[in-house]
Amino acid sequence: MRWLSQRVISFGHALRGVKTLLAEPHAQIHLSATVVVVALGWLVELSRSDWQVLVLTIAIVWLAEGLNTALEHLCDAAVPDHHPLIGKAKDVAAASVLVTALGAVIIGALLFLPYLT
Ligand SMILES: Nc1ncnc2c1ncn2[C@@H]1O[C@H](COP(=O)(O)OP(=O)(O)OP(=O)(O)O)[C@@H](O)[C@H]1O
Repeated sequence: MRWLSQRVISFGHALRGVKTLLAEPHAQIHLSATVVVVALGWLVELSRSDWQVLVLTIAIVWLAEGLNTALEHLCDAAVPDHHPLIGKAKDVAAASVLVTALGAVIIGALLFLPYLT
């Protein structure tokens, strides 16, 4: 029973993390894009395998954004002052979001074009 209540508490921490993440302007852009592509996928009736690719792609972008946000908070707490290595760490984390987002745009085009042409 104690094990189960601990898991429920941990789940609550994760939900608090979702709330913190969604307060970030970039995450709100990802949320809008997620809603749009899921609605479009439903409209064009994506195949099961295309949904699998779409869901995985969306999850990877959210993973990158979540880790980027976590790293930003960690950096700000660990080194409140300006530091070149903190700058590099934040830039690289931001680059990972950019790369996954660009990849998602390409995958989105490859997935949806056959349904729209
Ligand atoms: N403590 C720091 N030391 C050195 N450079 C920093 C520091 N904090 C931020 N920077 C530089 O400023 C850039 C922007 O940092 P910031 O934390 O504002 O992230 P952001 O992605 O632009 O903003 P946000 O995600 O909060 O909307 C970083 O990528 C980094 O180049």
